[in-house]
Amino acid sequence: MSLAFKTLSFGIKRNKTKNAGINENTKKELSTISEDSLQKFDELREKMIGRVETTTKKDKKSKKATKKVSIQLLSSRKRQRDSDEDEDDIEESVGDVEKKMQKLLDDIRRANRIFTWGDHLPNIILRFSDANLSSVLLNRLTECSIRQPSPIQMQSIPFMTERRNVLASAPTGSGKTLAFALPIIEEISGLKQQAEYSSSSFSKLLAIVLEPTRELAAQTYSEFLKYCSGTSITVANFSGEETDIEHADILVSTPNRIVFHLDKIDTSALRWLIVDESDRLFEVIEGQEKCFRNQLATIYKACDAKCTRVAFFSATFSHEVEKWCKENIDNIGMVCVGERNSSNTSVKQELTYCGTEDGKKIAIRNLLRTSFKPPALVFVQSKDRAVQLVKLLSAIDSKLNVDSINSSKSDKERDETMERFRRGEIWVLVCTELLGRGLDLSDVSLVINYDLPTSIVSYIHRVGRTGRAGKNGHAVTYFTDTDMKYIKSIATVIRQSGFDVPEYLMEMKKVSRDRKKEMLKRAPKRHKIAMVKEQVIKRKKMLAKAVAEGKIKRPANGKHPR
Ligand SMILES: Nc1ncnc2c1ncn2[C@@H]1O[C@H](COP(=O)(O)OP(=O)(O)OP(=O)(O)O)[C@@H](O)[C@H]1O
Repeated sequence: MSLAFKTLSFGIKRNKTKNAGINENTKKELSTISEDSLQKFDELREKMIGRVETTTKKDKKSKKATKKVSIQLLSSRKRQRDSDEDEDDIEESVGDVEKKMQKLLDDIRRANRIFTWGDHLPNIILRFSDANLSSVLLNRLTECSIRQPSPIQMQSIPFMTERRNVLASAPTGSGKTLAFALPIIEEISGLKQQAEYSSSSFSKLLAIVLEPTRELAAQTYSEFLKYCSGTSITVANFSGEETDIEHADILVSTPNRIVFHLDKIDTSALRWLIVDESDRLFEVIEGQEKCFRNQLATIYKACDAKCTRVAFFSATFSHEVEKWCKENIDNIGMVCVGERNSSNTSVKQELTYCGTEDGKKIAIRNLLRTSFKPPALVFVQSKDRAVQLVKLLSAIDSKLNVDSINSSKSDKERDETMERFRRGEIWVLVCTELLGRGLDLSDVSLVINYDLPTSIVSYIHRVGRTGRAGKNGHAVTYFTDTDMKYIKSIATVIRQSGFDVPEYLMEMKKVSRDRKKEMLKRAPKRHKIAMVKEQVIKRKKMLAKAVAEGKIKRPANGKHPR
């Protein structure tokens, strides 16, 4: 086994300056807005207010406008200018200030790699207070040490505040949840303060948030609860029969539960339908009636109130979702932060060649024995392999607190395991694709792709479980000779994020479209990691049956070869 094993690690930074400070694990701001820019912005805004007030004093007709002077004045780039000759001077200076402000905001947008498409794009916000959030919400953000909006929040909050449909994509761990939660909470608390909404006859559902897994729904629900405290908003997580949907303002759920209970859900006043992990919820599984895409279509059709807006969020950008949105949704605003479909650059990414499946066992043993600081997530391609790897790791080190989570466990078991992992009682959590997306386990310092992910989308989400909220992380991906034919696309993503991969991997043949599809349907066949008890019993029974039927002979020593 050891002879066959050859490990090569790659991941040395190519460009030290690009990702400088990768080792200091301090929480950073997620956006780049210098104090200078903020100050300049404030000065220009003050000037702008002064100019507009002077203009409006001269124009009796537009007196009311002074009251509304705020950053929103700048939200439309194509403002109508007054042609009155007498006011040319002032108008010009208002125009100059506006231009300067626009340039400053565009520079900040560029520095934060915020790309937008659509008509009449609203400007970014530089502070949460620019979004007219209530003091309750602003205080809550401060209590949670969230000071400055992240790039996705800078752009999607104004989009949603203007009640635009949105298609948004931004790296893993960059604050997409708050990017949609804050404007929803603000809008709903505003509505509930209005008399017509606060009357009990109008307690209708106002927002639905869709998540692909129970775990993610539970996490998003907790996030809403945290930020709704101090308001009269009620949030429900549709995970059990006892959920009180009748009195919920916001409902967080997986699509299947909504579809199942659709007849009980009143969507006639729905303001927002949020499709989180949108590319996942657009996935079609041939021959499967209950695939996400069909469920989403059913829900979308049911949410047809005039006041309903839709927002799609994900860390990975799907051309299919984009095409569908352009064809089916009016007045959509699109925002993409950073390069499309790229991995999080605060995660140090390594590719480790292990030769064979046995090589992977040695590699993980070495890794966990040397530089490992818990907690870690280890991804494998199937639930059987998750159970097998737990057995192997427990045998390597009996003191290593290791467990697995996968879809074969009951809901209760899954919840308990997640809770133990969050509490730090489990150091190494072996999991399948189930935990690949969205989960914000902020202290995960290491992700190991024990089995190669079957797509770059899966790779990006898996490694994104570490390096969240501006922290640094570390991801190691093992590959064997069997994986060689699939490795190029993942190697390319790693290289694009600024990490070294050997040249020969880049020179490998491109993975064909058919092979990619095949990979998505079926991961490569691999040797077992370890025999678990049930498998040993099953094997014994099979052998006994074969001996009884005379298909094989009982060996002289009574033991069959393993
Ligand atoms: N403006 C901010 N400043 C600092 N931290 C933030 C900010 N916004 C959100 N966070 C924190 O960042 C972490 C990651 O946020 P979130 O889970 O929303 O990421 P995400 O972009 O949805 O990631 P994924 O694509 O993996 O689902 C959370 O712990 C959240 O509290």
